[in-house]
Amino acid sequence: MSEETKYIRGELIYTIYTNQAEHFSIAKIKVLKTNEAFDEDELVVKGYFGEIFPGEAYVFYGEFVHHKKFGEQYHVDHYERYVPKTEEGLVSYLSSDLFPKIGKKTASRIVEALGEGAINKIIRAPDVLKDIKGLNDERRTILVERLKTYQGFDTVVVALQKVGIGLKLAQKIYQHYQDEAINILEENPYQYVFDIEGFGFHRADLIATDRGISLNHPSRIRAGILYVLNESLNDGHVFLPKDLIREKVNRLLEARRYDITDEMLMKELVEMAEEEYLVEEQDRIYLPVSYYAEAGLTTQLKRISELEVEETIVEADLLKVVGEVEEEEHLTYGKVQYEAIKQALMTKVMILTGGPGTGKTTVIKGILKAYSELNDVSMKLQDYAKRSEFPYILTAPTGRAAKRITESTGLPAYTIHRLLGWDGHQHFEKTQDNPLEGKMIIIDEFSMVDIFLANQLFKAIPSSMQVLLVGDEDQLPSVGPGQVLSDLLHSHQVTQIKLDEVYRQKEGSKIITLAHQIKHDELTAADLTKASDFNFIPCQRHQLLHSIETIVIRAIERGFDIQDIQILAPMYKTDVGINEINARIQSVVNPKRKGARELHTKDTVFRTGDKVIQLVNQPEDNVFNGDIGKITAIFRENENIDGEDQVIVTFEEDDVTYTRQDLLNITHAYCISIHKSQGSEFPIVVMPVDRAYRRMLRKNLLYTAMTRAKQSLIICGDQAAFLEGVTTIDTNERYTTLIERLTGVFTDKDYRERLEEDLEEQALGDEDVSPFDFM
Ligand SMILES: Nc1ncnc2c1ncn2[C@@H]1O[C@H](COP(=O)(O)OP(=O)(O)OP(=O)(O)O)[C@@H](O)[C@H]1O
Repeated sequence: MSEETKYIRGELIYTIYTNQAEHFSIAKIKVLKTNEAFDEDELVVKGYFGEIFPGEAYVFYGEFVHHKKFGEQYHVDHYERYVPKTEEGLVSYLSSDLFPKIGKKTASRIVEALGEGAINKIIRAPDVLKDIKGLNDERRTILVERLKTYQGFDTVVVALQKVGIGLKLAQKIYQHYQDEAINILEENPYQYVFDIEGFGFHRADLIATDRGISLNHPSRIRAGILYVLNESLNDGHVFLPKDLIREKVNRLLEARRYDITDEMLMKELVEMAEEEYLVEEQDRIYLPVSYYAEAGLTTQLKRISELEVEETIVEADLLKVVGEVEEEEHLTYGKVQYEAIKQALMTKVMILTGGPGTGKTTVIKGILKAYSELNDVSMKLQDYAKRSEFPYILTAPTGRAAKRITESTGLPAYTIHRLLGWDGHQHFEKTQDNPLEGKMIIIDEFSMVDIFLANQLFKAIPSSMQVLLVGDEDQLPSVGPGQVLSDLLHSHQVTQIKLDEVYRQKEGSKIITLAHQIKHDELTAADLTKASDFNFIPCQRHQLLHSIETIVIRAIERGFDIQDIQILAPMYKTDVGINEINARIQSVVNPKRKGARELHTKDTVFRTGDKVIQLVNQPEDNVFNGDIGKITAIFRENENIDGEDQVIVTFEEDDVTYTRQDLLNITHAYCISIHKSQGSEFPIVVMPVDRAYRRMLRKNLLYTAMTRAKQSLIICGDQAAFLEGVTTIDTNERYTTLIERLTGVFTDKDYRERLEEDLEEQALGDEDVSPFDFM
């Protein structure tokens, strides 16, 4: 015989604490009835609830926990509002003060018509009340609204629990759809996959099967197609070839097993294209966002390139100005460097590329000074009445990269998001109708800019502005879809100057030498000898954590701050992955000790003094993906007016407060991923290399990591794996069509007109879009 489910029925006396965002509450109840071994009159319950009201009765299911300070509490796993189960009980519930203007008579009619399940029926389809006598529109609305408030969350949670969805996920679902949650669950559970983070495709399959939705239903096929396309964005693709989609969708949906034929799949593909859920062009399938971002960028680039630079340059004047800069900077520009300065001044859109130490920054300085002298404009911000009159815009994808520009040029620089007035969601303040102001925009670290951001940025650049894109093509491509810099270079539609000669090398930098040897596939084991700024410490996997620890301790002993020492690794989850390294280094440099406060989450212990990294953009707090800070305080829930546990992180400019639920946005930063390190530089880089990272050990990844080091680079681990990695090209081709569009648009008139028509049509809906708008 199965054991009886334990419960406590009680009336809410008052709520002690509520976190509205999480629906988490702690409350005091009067115990009415229970089958738990508990015989006191009152009890504290805590858990995730919808809105709960004093005076109302609930049935709680859960278990007792003992709290050190507050004694016995009931940890609620799930609960339901206590609604009398009999028809009689229901009538008195509906005619109670909770539902104004509903008398006993009307309540009886409702229960008579709808039976014991009346409440659920009303919430799911309020129309069932239409024929009830004595209920005018106003009363009906009040009744439905109140029922939804009182019962909505509970009903949703109960329904979701029945299909195996826990309270936390149910709470997310309710927050997203409110009362629509159940309808969506019944009609198209696949919608959850797109809207709710952490809701997998297979979970939706289980629910669909439960609901009797067949697994070859068109909505499942459609969801599969969108899912595959959406996943492909994460792999950097702008589109997928039709055959590949077919293959991937078939695999995802287990097509053969569930009788999904090729015709069925193709039919949905065609219909989805007709309904504009996706774009089909020849044999390529795009999500509309990606298609219009790529097509949009092409049009914007063309628009800006079309106007020519008005001012002509007299070579003699330029030589004179460059000579002055050379004197100030104590150097002589190389031939290509000089050409770069000249071209940048004469060209509307130009790309300046080159590896580390080839003088990109030095050339930028030359361009700015020469432009200022030749056009007789000041480079000093204070000489302008309004900031918008300042002729230069300097920008980069990350805060750290922007800061580096300011350090080297002395001019203000912003992140691209900040420059465009991004609101943290989908809105950009700067657009084609409200463009940026200035004469010249310089965008550094352009290899990191994806197709979406590039499109937003170019939209906001006025036709008269000169554009200089600066980047290193050999770095990792953008995290988001596209490979804009590389495609622009290979399209040969934009003037480009490549700096090849390495100048920093002449100052004796082994790091730079190694980087260029990798770039030109010339690196051998003999090159990995120790130098003043470089060391390779061979070790085996079981020694790797110890080796990293020793390097870090030595650097600290030599006077370096832990913020200056950056460990970079490619993967999070192996036994020598980022997570393990972080735990190990934390235990050494910021161990548990008296006076250091801690906050424990599921997998992490955050401690005051910890070095942490921000994982998402949070513009409202002026903190962005990749920013590194330090935990400077931890407050307990009873120590602040918000009544929540709080972690304070100090970033360069700001203190940011994280509540428990925000802590997902940060993680330890003793070791960070190489991807996150793009656009940043660190005095000391420690780089473990091991075969455990095998599938990530690629030339561009290792090159990116090594070139982050300013003063010292220490690699430790498996030398053979390293040498193999630096010659392994990342063969994960990104599917993009920017080159074709650029070459097509610039030469093929029909194509161009068609595209422009397409764009015009799309223009209205083109603002503020994300891939999810098309789901
Ligand atoms: N023509 C030159 N003659 C002498 N030194 C030069 C010349 N060009 C650049 N340098 C020096 O080389 C070093 C690297 O230059 P710079 O910082 O401009 O390169 P970069 O390409 O921006 O490098 P990174 O991408 O690593 O920041 C600097 O110290 C700079 O002063």
